[in-house]
Amino acid sequence: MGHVLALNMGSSSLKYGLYRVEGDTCKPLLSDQTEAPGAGADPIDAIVDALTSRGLPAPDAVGHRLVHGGPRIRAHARIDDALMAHLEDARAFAPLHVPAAVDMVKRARAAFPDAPQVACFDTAFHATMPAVARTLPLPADLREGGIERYGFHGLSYESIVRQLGAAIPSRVVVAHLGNGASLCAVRDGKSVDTTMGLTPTGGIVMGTRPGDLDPGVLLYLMRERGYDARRLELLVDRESGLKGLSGGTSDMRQLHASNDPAAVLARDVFVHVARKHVAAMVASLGGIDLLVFTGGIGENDAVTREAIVEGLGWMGAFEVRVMQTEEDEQIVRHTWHLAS
Ligand SMILES: Nc1ncnc2c1ncn2[C@@H]1O[C@H](COP(=O)(O)OP(=O)(O)O)[C@@H](O)[C@H]1O
Ligand SMILES: CC(=O)OP(=O)(O)O
Ligand SMILES: [Mg+2]
Repeated sequence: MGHVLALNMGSSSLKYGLYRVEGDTCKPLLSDQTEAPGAGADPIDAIVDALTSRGLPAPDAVGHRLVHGGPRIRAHARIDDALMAHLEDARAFAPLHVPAAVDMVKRARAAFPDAPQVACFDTAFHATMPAVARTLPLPADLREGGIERYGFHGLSYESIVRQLGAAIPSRVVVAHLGNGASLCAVRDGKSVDTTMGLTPTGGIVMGTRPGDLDPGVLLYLMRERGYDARRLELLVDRESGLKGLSGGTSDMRQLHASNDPAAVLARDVFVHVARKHVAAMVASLGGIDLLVFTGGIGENDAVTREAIVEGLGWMGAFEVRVMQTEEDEQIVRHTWHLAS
């Protein structure tokens, strides 16, 4: 038996929880979230205060969600100085997520020096993708440099596969629809295709990210509008998607509450693109037995779910389920396994 602290740094929020692990069960003793902290803030202090004020024990191990491990790290692992160096290299692959998470690892190592720390990678679940799904159509020297489809939300997909257990059907499409959103084609419990690519900016429409764009759009902006890398990054990580379309919020609840034409267009484009990519995942699987919705929108927004499914009747009969993502429990299980 032991206590594990899970730290899940998303694009817009820091989720954290202290869990008691005993055998295969992990029970939350504290589970909370804050807005993603700005530069210089120390969320670890607040977490330590939250633990001590509730009389909860210090963690025996700390697990971190790392969105990207770069080309060389594709499996969950104990954190040591060598792994920290690889994580520094991975920053550029997911600038919206990795720098903040690496800072978190450093602060947690300082705050809990005796607790082993484990990095859990969103890319790990997708290590099983075949070459045709992984390969981006670029010249060999670039592909050899690690430019390929990695895929993300792997901890969420792992948690769905774990919950489905031995009864998991052969052909499952999982739609993780949160602030970040992606789809995964799961055959016999393993990832065989996914919508995100080299970075979590690609794929379907998200809260503030556009998903797949014609690469010519970026060239056009560079050539004709003088955009440089920093300006493009701001555009594709923070100003696009639902936020860019609506001209205001990225929050799906607020979009439903509005009948402003821009908000309606944002919802409609989200549904259209998600539905189109479900069909792409079905093509990669050669059919579908089960469609799972998860993530903040997937779990709570019946209107969006029904709109996506409504246009898929031509695919024939398949089951649709809503399941809770258990990213944090997944971090805890890996951390306890690798630390003990
Ligand atoms: N009841 C609801 N109806 C519609 N959308 C919802 C509802 N609850 C949450 N959401 C949406 O879920 C999204 C956040 O998803 P979540 O998975 O919590 O985000 P994150 O990727 O930051 O973890 C937001 O767009 C939010 O508006
Ligand atoms: C990978 C990703 O997009 O993560 P999040 O949904 O937490 O932003
Ligand atoms: Mg998320």
